[in-house]
Amino acid sequence: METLFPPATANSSLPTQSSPLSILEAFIPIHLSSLISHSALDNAVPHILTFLFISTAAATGWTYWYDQFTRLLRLFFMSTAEIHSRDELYEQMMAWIAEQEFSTRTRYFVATMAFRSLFAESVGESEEEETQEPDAPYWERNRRAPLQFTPAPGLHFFKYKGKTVTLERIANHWGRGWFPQEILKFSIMGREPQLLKEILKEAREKYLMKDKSKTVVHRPKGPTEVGSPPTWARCLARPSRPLSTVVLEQKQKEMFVDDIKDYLEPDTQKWYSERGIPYRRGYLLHGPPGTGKSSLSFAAAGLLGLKIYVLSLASKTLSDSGLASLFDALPPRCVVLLEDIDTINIAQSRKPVDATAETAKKDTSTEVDTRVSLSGLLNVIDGVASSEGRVLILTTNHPEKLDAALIRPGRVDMKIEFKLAGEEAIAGLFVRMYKDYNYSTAQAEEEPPTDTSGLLTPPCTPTTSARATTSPTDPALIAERELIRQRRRNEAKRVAEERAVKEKRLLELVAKFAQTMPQEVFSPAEIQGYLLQHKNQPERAVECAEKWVISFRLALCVLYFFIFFFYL
Ligand SMILES: Nc1ncnc2c1ncn2[C@@H]1O[C@H](COP(=O)(O)OP(=O)(O)OP(=O)(O)O)[C@@H](O)[C@H]1O
Repeated sequence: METLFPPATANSSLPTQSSPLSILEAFIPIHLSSLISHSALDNAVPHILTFLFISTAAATGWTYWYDQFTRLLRLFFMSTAEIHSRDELYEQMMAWIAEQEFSTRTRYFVATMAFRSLFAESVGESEEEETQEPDAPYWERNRRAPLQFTPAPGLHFFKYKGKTVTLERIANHWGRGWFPQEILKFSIMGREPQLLKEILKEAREKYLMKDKSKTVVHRPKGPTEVGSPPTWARCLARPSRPLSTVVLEQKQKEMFVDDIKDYLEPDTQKWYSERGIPYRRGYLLHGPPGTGKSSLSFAAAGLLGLKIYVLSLASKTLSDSGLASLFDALPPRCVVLLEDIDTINIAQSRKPVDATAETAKKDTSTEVDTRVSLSGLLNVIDGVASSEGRVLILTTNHPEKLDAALIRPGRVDMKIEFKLAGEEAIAGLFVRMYKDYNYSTAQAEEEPPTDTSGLLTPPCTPTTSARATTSPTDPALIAERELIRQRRRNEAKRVAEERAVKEKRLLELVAKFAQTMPQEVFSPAEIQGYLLQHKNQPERAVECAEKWVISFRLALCVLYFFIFFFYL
């Protein structure tokens, strides 16, 4: 019987090792010889190989010449602005692009959570949360978080002030750095780049206007690629906290803010350099937890219009090199808030070995295995990246644990102690919480009553209404106006009286509350927590204060009791 595909040994015309078919088979993982007749294949293979070779060469040549052509076109006939994703401007440009009409029209786009929330370290800290109702459940807030659309990587065209602009979005671009990044290229025809600068300026201004009267907070973001250094991520922009809401001795607050203001004055840097003093300023805020150290830092940053970069040295993922790269990436003028600098390794690393061991024994419960060393921290405080108007604020709950080198003058220029709430602080917290209580009454005075009759329209206002053209000597009109004026006077008087009564009542309640609360036992954060339980009920807050103090003390006794038995 004749076999359709005879064995290899039976036919001398089968492809040998070097035949075109065997070469083709090396590229195509199918045993072609078993499928196609040998003579036909032998004839076709050289053509197929030639075709593959030519098409590959053509594709490579096209890419090369296209690149050369566009490069030359850009060089001689176009103006181009390039923005790299590691630059702060990239974020601003992307926000601007997302708002443009062409972004909504494009059919191939990248969908993300609203652009600023992309940079949030966690959903819980996203900017959108700030603008949403705080009481809404988590899933509801997530559901309402806006999406944003930007054109996908590739070439896009749009019109700006009547001119065609090309936007090229290049993803995963390997430049000179170690890690790929995204690049945006804006190009226009012509050798005058003014229009591109206008686009950049507009995007920047729009973006920054959103931050007006807000404090922009940055926190470190873990490396996006393995081995890459951590970077700063914009977490949120919250309305600036008025300094008056931080309960602290007025003198201390003023001293702190005035010192920073003076440091940031344009002439100060020159003054420092003329005297050979490193231009930097450090502050140490110390005291028990929840006494307002971070709050004061945020309020000062908001008041001075500076961005704040918050970093906890207790982070286990932070190393000396990570800390150095974070400091390298800081903008020239900003506030850097370093929290928890009493972390064991940092605080004790310069102390004698046995003393360290002794302390470590005592503090085993609170020990944190941080990878930032004291020398690493001192390097960044003193290093090149530390200059240029940066305000360094260190906070700690245990100033006694700090190495003297860390807080010597030159590194720490001012120390502010925060204490548990005394009488004044307790009263201040109460007033802050309830000063606007029944605000609607006070508002009535500021807003004049609605002019339903139209009689309050200023006489000079051009109007065609019959009333306005009526002669002011009309006795009926005069009487009516007088009546309205009288009503307004009465209303203002009533509101003022009501306000006086309210203020008196508030003062009574404040005095009662301050008497009930023990002095310097609770932190402002604890008192605030209690008052929040009675958000709109000042009377109730005063009534229940005593019970709360007793239950708090009872809970504390129980805790000590258990600790005592545990150690026995
Ligand atoms: N002095 C204060 N004046 C007004 N509010 C305060 C004060 N202290 C604490 N609070 C309130 O308590 C909360 C915690 O305050 P904050 O984070 O500033 O304390 P902290 O001293 O930095 O705490 P920690 O040492 O634990 O970091 C905030 O909501 C803040 O409003």
